[in-house]
Amino acid sequence: MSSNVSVCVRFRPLSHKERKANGDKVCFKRLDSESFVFKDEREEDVIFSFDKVFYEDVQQSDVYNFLAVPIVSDAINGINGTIITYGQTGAGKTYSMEGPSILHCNEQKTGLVQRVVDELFVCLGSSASMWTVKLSMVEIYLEKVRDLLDLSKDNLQIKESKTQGIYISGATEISILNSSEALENLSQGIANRAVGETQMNLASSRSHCIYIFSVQFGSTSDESWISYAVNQDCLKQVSILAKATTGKIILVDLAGSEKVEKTGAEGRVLDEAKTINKSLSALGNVINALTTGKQNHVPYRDSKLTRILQDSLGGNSRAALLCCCSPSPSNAPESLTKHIKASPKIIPELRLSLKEEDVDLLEELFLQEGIIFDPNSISDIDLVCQDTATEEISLLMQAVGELKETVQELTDENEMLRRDLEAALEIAAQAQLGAAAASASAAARSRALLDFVPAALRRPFGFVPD
Ligand SMILES: Nc1ncnc2c1ncn2[C@@H]1O[C@H](COP(=O)(O)OP(=O)(O)OP(=O)(O)O)[C@@H](O)[C@H]1O
Repeated sequence: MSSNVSVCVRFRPLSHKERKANGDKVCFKRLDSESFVFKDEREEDVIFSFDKVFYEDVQQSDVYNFLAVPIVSDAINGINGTIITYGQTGAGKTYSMEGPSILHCNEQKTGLVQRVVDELFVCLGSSASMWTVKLSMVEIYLEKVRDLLDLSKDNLQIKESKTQGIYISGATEISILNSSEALENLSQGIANRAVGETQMNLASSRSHCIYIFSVQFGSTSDESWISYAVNQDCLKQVSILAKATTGKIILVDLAGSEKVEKTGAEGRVLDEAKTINKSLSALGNVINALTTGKQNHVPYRDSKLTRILQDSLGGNSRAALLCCCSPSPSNAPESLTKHIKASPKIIPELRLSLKEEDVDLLEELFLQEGIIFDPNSISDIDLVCQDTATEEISLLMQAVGELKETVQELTDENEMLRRDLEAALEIAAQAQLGAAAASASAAARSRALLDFVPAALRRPFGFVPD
C-alpha cells in the first residue's frame, strides 16, 4: 500500500440476545490474523483480507498495540495521526474506543482513548523538552460541529492557517497535565454529549464523536544555545529560537453505518441517515484515494469530518481504521458490504496471486456489483462534480442574498441620512430667516426709539447731522 492508512476488522463476541436467536452461529470463519471467510446471503464463501483481523477473543490491549502505539509515538515526533472506529450500531465502536466506561473500568476492558492518553503522558514524562497537551472534543451532527466541552458553541467553523494547519475555530481547548486530568475532561465531554442528545432527542450513534489531542513541543520562548567559532580566538555564542512542533492525535467514534432501508427511516431520522451516509462515503472516498494512490485529488472538502481530518489523514500522517462488526449472521450483509468498500487490500492482494487480466475482470465485476467503487469512474466524478457545483451554487446564492440584504440596509440608512440632512438644512434656513427678521425688527425698533429722542440730545452722539 502506498499510504500510511491501515484498515482492520474487529468482530465483537455474540451478544446474549444473538446467542438466543441463532445459537453459536456466526457469519465468518477464521483463516488467519489477516483474512477470514465470509458467508454471504446466498451462503457462498468469500475471502476477505485486511491489515489485521481481530476476532472475538482478542483483548483491548491487542487492538491498542497494533493500531495506536505507532500513532502515539509519531505524535511525540510532531506527526499527526488518526484512529477511527466504524461500523453499524451495536457493533462495538464505542466499546473499542472507550471501553465500558471512560473513568471506571478494569485494565483488561480499558479502551483506546484511555490507553492513548496514558501512553502519551508516559512518553512526555520521559521527554527532556517542554511540552503542552491540549484537548478538544466535538461532535458532528447533521454536518454541524458542536463543542462537547461547551455546549453553547453549537456551530463551529473549520479553518486552516499556515501555523496551525486545520483547526476548529473557537473550539474549547483545555490544557492538560496528566492522564487523570485528561480523563476527567473527556468524561465531562461524554456527559455533555448525553445532555445535548437528550435535549435534542437524539441517539449517540447518530453523530460522529471526535477527540482531539494537540501535543506541542518547545515554544517561541524556548531558547537553545549554540556555539560557533568566528576565528581562532573568538568563540561566539548565539541563541536560536527553537521552533515549536505540534503533533495531533485525533480519535473518531463514527456514527452508526446502518442502511436507510433497514431502519425504515423517515423525517429527521431519514435526514440523519442521509447525512451520515454522505459523510461516511466522503470518508470512504478519501481513504480510497489515499490507499489506492490512483487519484491526485483527495476530496477532503466533501464533508466536515474529512475536512477536520485533512491534516491527520494522508500525507505524512498515519491513520488506522477499525471496522467493527457484529458476528451475527443476521447483520452480516451490512457488516461486510461497507467494509469491503473500505478495504484497499483486496485488489492489490489478488494481483499477487492471480493473473493481471483475471484481476481486472474481477475488479470490473466488483465495481458492477457495487462491492468496491472506482474513485476514477466517470459516474463517481460526475456525482462529486454535481455535489460540488450544487454546493458552490448554493454558496453563491447565499452570498448574493447577503449582498442584497447589505445593499438594502445601506439604501435605508442613506435615505434616513438624506432625510436628516434635509431637516437640518430646513432648520438652518429657518434660523437664518429668523435671525434676519429679528435684526430687521431690532433696527426698526431702534429707529422708532430714536425718533422719540430730542434732536439736541441726539446730535452729540452723531445720530443726526448738525
Ligand atoms: N469486544 C467486545 N467485547 C465485549 N463486549 C463488547 C465488545 N464490543 C462491543 N461489546 C458490547 O456490545 C454492545 C454494543 O457495543 P457498542 O456500544 O460499543 O456499539 P457501538 O458500535 O458503539 O454502537 P452505537 O453506534 O450505538 O454507539 C455493548 O454492550 C458493548 O459492551
